Amino acid sequence: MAAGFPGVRLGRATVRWLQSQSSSPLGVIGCRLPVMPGIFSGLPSQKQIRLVHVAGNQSNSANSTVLRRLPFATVSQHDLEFFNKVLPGRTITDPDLLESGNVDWLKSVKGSSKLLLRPQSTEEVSQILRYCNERRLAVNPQGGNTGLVGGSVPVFDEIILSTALMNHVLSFDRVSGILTCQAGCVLENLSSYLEELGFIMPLDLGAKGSCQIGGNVATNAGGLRLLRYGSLRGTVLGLEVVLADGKILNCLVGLRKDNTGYDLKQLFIGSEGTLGVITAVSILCPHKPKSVNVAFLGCSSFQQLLETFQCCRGMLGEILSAFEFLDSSCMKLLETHLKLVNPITESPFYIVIETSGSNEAHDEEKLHNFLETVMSSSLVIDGTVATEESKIKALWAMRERVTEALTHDGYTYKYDISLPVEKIYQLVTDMREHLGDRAKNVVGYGHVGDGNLHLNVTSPTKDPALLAAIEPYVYEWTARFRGSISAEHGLGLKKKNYIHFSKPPEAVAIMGNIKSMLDPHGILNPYKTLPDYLS
Ligand SMILES: O=C(O)CC[C@@H](O)C(=O)O
Ligand SMILES: [Zn+2]
Repeated sequence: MAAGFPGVRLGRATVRWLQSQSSSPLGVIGCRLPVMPGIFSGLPSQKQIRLVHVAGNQSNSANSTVLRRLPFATVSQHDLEFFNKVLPGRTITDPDLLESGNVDWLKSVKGSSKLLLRPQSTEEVSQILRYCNERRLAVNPQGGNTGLVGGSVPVFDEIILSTALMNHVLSFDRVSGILTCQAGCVLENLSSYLEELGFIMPLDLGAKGSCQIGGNVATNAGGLRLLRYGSLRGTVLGLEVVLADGKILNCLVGLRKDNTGYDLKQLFIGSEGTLGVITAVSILCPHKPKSVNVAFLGCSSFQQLLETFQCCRGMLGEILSAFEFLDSSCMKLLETHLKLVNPITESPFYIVIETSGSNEAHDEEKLHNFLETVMSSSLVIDGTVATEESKIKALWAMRERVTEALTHDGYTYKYDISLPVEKIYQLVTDMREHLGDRAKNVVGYGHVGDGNLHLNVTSPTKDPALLAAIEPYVYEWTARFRGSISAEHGLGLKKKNYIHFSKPPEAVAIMGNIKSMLDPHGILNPYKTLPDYLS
């Protein structure tokens, strides 16, 4: 047991504590996150990445394929003059300023764009795209650049269209809880804005300090609150999108119900900027919960973790807002690389449970009863509960900073898999066995409540032989159980050629047709999402 951690231990002491503290204000959620830096400085110089690891369309095996630049036009002096006129002072060609937009957060892919445009309005985005479409200039829409699949940076010399300056809240309706804002609003800023008004955003991510709502919607980001508030496909009520030819599609309605025709906004949610540039979003925001508790628990097996989950759903019901896990290998990385202290006894698995409700006494009683049950039935070995904001933050860090810890462990191969929940950890065990000592670490963590595993494999350096051992094994394994090879991160550049493992050819063909219809010249985020033969 780690001494001095500022949580509250479970067992009898917890019972006493919960009774005696029932009137004390509990911590609030919404400002607990370590911020993933979205912008890097001092990056090591890297060659333009032309070799990407993708599966050959025929073989499905991991191999290095040269991705060829499609025959788009290149930016001319005349083009620069046009953009300078439309965006005076916001047409960036300085290589130092372009550096961060060309490299992804993981520093795993790098483009060589020579031009970064920073529009402030939908009209400006429309003028840019109309021009680029006529000139056949490729465009890479970019939000906070926190994506993990190489979808947010150019591959070659695509023009980077940054939404960073489109960062205004347009309206907020306190009766309906509908927020309408520009695409470049940073998620954390929206959260702070709403919290002042007694509301929260329906999504929360480790990258909240850098990621932008437009990028969140374009990638259909999931995150930590999905279990409670559902996916963006439900909470996004309306979108404004600029199409490849510059046409503005204003579907920015704020209606809970709207069955008039096809729900076009759904096409753009999760399309990774390949069908249009999202410029504004209407989103339904829940009331800020009055009472928040976080429990950090240890289990001795994944089976016990699953039983704890079942019990948790039954006993906490409507107040359960997150059920996340990490394995002991993740814990070791947190301890080694980030010097975090495990707040409880060393265990094979750790769970983060969050409750959010409107009645402190009621929530505490429910949580207490649940904890008593799982402790007394030995489903849980040890645990701690936090209610104050700083302590809640510290417990959440154990889950949210795993991604950051992994970046210090070497080159990381990342997989974001949806499976029937009882299967999720078997993939980690099988992968460990399959790779033997070829990998440095094979770790599993993620969103149990959503059946979403983050499987990460580290290696001291980039290792093509290791990659060939992981892929397509990981995708075949996933397909065997009818899982998804991209639960919440998207396909981007890195996963696009594996789409067939999760979608039938008929579905992929329809996606290709939709792309051709909306972006006939293929200028929007080329080389992403759809397999090579449809680019
Ligand atoms: O780094 C990853 O693999 C997962 C990142 C993110 O989706 C998370 O849930 O922490
Ligand atoms: Zn995740």
